[in-house]
Amino acid sequence: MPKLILASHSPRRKELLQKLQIPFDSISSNVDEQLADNLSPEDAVIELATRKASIIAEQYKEAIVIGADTIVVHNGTILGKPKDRTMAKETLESLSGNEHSVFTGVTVIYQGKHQSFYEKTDVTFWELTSKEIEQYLDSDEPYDKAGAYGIQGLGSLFVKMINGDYYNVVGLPISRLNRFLKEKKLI
Ligand SMILES: Cc1cn([C@H]2C[C@H](O)[C@@H](COP(=O)(O)OP(=O)(O)OP(=O)(O)O)O2)c(=O)[nH]c1=O
Repeated sequence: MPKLILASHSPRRKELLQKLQIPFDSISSNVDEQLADNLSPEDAVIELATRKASIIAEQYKEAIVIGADTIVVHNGTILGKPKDRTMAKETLESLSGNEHSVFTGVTVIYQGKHQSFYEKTDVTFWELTSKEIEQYLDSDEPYDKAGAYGIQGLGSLFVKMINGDYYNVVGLPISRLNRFLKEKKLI
């Protein structure tokens, strides 16, 4: 079997990919995450997942390379990782008491061929108090995560309801990816 590479520095994605029980390397790529304004969420996550996978695939031409990207979408606005505390606060205030969608795009590159899919999960937050938000902003959790929260951590306390794959919110829709790789006879 060709070498499997996860084009990511995310410890969460690494942990999830380990569920396949196949050896892989995880190699991070620095990509420009700037997007054109008019992209749909689906196209945006696939575009970024493809950029991440492409950089690594150019260096490891024999490998199967997997890239992923996660965004939060609320009221038609794409919310990536917050740049600072103010932005994280604004994001959490907008998500409070509302439903948003989490999109993760995945691109797999093998022998120059790009294949992608995306998964969407809807998440509803309880109404959050300003104290809850401020306490959360004091932790280091919001700052490296799309939508300024981590469902797997203290952010779990904000979640009233979820519809879709939980692991898609954490950053890698592992059950869909497993099926996808098997269907394409890549694993
Ligand atoms: C909504 C949400 C996001 N996230 C994370 C998943 C992603 O790692 C991150 C979004 O940023 P991404 O740009 O998708 O990924 P990344 O920079 O962390 O890693 P990579 O090296 O693969 O580019 O937000 C959670 O961990 N929990 C959550 O509940």
